[in-house]
Amino acid sequence: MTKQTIVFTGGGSAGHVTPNIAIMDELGREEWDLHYIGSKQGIEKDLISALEIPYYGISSGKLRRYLDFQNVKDAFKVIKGIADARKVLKKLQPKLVFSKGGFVSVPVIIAASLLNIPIYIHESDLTPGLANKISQRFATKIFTSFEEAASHFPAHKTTAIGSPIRQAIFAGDAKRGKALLGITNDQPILTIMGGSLGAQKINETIRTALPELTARYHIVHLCGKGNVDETLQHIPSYQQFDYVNKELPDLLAATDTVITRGGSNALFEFLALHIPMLIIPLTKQQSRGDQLLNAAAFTKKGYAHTLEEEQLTAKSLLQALEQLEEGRDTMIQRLKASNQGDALSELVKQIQAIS
Ligand SMILES: CC(=O)N[C@H]1[C@@H](OP(=O)(O)OP(=O)(O)OC[C@H]2O[C@@H](n3ccc(=O)[nH]c3=O)[C@H](O)[C@@H]2O)O[C@H](CO)[C@@H](O)[C@@H]1O
Repeated sequence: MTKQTIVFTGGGSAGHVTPNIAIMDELGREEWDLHYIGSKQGIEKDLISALEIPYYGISSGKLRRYLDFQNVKDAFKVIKGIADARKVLKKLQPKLVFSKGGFVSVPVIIAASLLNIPIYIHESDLTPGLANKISQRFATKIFTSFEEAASHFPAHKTTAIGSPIRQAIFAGDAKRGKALLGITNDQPILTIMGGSLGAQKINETIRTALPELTARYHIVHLCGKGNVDETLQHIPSYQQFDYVNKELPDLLAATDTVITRGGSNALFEFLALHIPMLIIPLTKQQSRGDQLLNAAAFTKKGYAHTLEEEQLTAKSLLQALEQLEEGRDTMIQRLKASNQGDALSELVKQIQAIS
């Protein structure tokens, strides 16, 4: 059987890469020639190169909504990126380009469109990011994680399919997770995931509240690259990791409660695993407001509580956690009652249908 070629793109943060990895894993390397186009130095480069999937770094500029000198410089980078991507795509002749968004995806989509290559895009957030807003007109099909997001795209080519979650997330084992952490007691585990890029204010607040937190929980703090504080390594019931990869499923299986940013992929993973969550979304100034909307949607459905970063102090954090634990059983019932379907298999079917 001849293999089909597919090119994935997306980057800038893990949220624009991990769903691609989930899909690539499902498609398999026996039937598909998998390739990835990303930026020259984004997180996608490390994540994809570790999988030994051919990676092509292209020139990419940040997309801005306002005009300034940097904007002109970035426009040139995007134009160069289109030329870079065109060269790669012309050589590979893929059946499909699949994009998870992020600014690096735009030149790839434009190049694919110029070469008449079918394009699928997937939007993880409640409202589209700038990259997918630009890309949607070139897309053959558009998929969204949130049902509410579909209305932002042309109805005839859009499906609210859900969030493609990597299979490995469901294969976690609580015993293995506890063994990994060296825990032998029954203390509940609170995992803090500050988004793939970390979260300085959350990290600081957690560390300030450590005496109270460790009295109640065993703390697993995923604090982002470069944010491990060696001076705190000796504190009992407190463990820090910058970023975990293959250990994540076991750690989550052992986790009782999470504190998280409002990145969509993490939220849907916790939903699928039925873990009660306290969301501290990025503010409008830090992001484009997408995390506030993701958090509000999850909170409205009873899957989470939200604590806004402007209100975040050690005291408000402890209060918010207490409230969350009081309503824990109801929240778990809501999480369990939510039937998200199997977006990963559905997406894979849609891709296979093109071959
Ligand atoms: C700063 C920024 O622009 N954030 C955006 C980015 O999220 P960002 O990449 O920060 O976060 P997401 O929650 O969407 O994705 C993080 C992914 O990384 C994984 N993970 C995380 C930590 C770790 O130690 N190990 C690990 O594997 C998570 O399981 C998840 O699959 O894309 C999301 C989806 O478009 C958006 O909602 C966010 O607003």
